Amino acid sequence: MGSELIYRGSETQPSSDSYSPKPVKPWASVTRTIHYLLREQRLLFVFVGIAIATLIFTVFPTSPAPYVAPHSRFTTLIPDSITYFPIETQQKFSSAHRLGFGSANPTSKIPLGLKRKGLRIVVTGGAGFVGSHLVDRLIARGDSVIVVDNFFTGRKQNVMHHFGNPNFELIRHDVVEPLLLEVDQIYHLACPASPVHYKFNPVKTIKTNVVGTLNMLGLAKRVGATFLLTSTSEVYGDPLQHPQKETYWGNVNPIG
Ligand SMILES: O=C(O)[C@H]1O[C@H](OP(=O)(O)OP(=O)(O)OC[C@H]2O[C@@H](n3ccc(=O)[nH]c3=O)[C@H](O)[C@@H]2O)[C@H](O)[C@@H](O)[C@@H]1O
Repeated sequence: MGSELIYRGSETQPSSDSYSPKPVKPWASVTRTIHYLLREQRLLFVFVGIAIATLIFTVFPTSPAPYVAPHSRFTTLIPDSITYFPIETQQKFSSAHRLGFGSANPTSKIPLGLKRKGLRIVVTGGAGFVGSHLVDRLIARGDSVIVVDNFFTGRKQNVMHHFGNPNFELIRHDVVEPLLLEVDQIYHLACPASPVHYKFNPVKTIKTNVVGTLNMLGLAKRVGATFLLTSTSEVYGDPLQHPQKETYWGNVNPIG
């Protein structure tokens, strides 16, 4: 048996010189792909798919319009597709005119077919004068807003038109105490603003400004949020004009 195997092994073998591999065609994969596409009208189906997608993105160009508060002081054009209120409320406000800053469709800069990602934002002092207007604007833009306020000077009435909106939360909290929230942006407005209020308890005012701001900066650092701190025109020195006009910049140019 062994000798048989040895014998067969010594039979004439094809010499390595006679082997010649097939020549490699450089465009083989490309031509194969083209042939694949041309067969069975596949290319036609691709074009039809593109045409349908283009039609859909043209008819529905942007994401659904965001919630607009009915009593928002920065009124924006309220879309018919509003879903947070009963039909009669929608009809009541659907003819509202746009008066405030910003465009009727704040998502208009988003590329076709892409939905703008709403941000999670905390507004400290959001129940105050400036803060509540900011909250209206952010909600109208489609963001989720958490108002943190101790109601020292702010009022619940300033934000109560957002109650029931899933994009809105109100927390009674003093920023002097730490607070952990998962947010993308922090607007820090919590502070007694007018002299009669900040002189009421100067030590508490300093605590709010220093400890409160440190707490909010710590939160920003911890969750990687961007931070906006509102300050006072006092930082520009004693004004030479009173009341100050928008064109008066004091001792410093606030825009650099
Ligand atoms: O500087 C201005 O031009 C404006 O200043 C204030 O507006 P604002 O800065 O929004 O001050 P507040 O309305 O008093 O709002 C401050 C908010 O911070 C809150 N706050 C204050 C102190 C504190 O320790 N924690 C806290 O959450 C208050 O409750 C309030 O909601 C006046 O109310 C406006 O009339 C004025 O036009």
